[in-house]
Amino acid sequence: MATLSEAYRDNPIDLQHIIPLDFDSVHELPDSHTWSDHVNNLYLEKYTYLKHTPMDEESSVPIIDLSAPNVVELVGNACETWGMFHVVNHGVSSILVDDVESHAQQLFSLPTQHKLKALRAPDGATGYGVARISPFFSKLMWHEGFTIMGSIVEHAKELWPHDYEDFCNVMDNYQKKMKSLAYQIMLLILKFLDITKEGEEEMISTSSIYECEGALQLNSYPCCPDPNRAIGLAPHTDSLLLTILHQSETKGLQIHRNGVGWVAVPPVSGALVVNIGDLFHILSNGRFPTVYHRAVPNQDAHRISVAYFYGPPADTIVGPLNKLPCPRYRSLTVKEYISLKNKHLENALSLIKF
Ligand SMILES: O=C(O)CCC(=O)C(=O)O
Ligand SMILES: [Fe+2]
Repeated sequence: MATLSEAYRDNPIDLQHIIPLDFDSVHELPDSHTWSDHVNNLYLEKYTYLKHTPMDEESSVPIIDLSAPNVVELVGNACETWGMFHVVNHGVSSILVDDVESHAQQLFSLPTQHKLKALRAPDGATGYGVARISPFFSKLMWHEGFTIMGSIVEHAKELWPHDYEDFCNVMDNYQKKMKSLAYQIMLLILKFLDITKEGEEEMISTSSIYECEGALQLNSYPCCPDPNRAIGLAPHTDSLLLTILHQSETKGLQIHRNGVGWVAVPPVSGALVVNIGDLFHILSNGRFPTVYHRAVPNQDAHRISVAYFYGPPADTIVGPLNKLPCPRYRSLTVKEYISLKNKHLENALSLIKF
């Protein structure tokens, strides 16, 4: 995917922020992964960070049937109030989803030295490594990932020299399904905002959003000896338009709700989780919140999740849709926004605010 790979090429990171921990060899939480020092706590406090037991809330992330007659309204309302929803009846076969999960499981079960053969290059996009947001934190996360952007044949060959095709085919197939599901959901959201592809006044700045591409992120959170002092994936927002997440049966995803704190988003059988990313927040002129979320590790269960990030080509200009009055954000290219995010993480949005 041009957008992200280009931005990553321009912002190489050093190996210490690429190589994951050898999880098989540690039986206690190492200091490098213990999130309880002063600096991190200051940052974490505002998110009641280490309280892994989220507060109860009356309502929870809505579950939306994509075949419901009022699906536009359901999706739009969920985007406004939660910035996140589950979808069922999404048309992606559970066999394929299970297949992706089991291939991810197979990858992360390889011995560490073997996985390192497919390590992401410092200026690369695809491959095995720690989370992209890692350099922003002084502690490391209880997480290992495998990013897929464009062809993964070379990396897959490193992992399974004689048997790489199956992995590549499953991931390709899943990405195709995700791409069309993401497109379908994007159209529903645009319809809610009263934007149609034919709407002339919108075509100039946003026509490329009809040519979005995606990237796939396989996440692994091994069993953690001390989950209350560790974090799987630190709080962040996703940068692109929207994300479609499959989480295995193991809990771990949480979102931050203003005035409430961290709320668990437990897996719903057969459902995929959709969340708004920064770019849709900008397009909607702030009407849809971009969701702060994090993942926490478990003591007794290894968790896998698969995130599909969907966004427009690098040179697309994004800004609040023309129809929406009083723009709160300045327009910029997707590439420019990704670079800002790579440098400033959560402050990127405030830097483009009027
Ligand atoms: O593992 C999860 O539930 C969240 C993953 C995630 O937020 C991401 O990959 O951006
Ligand atoms: Fe995320």
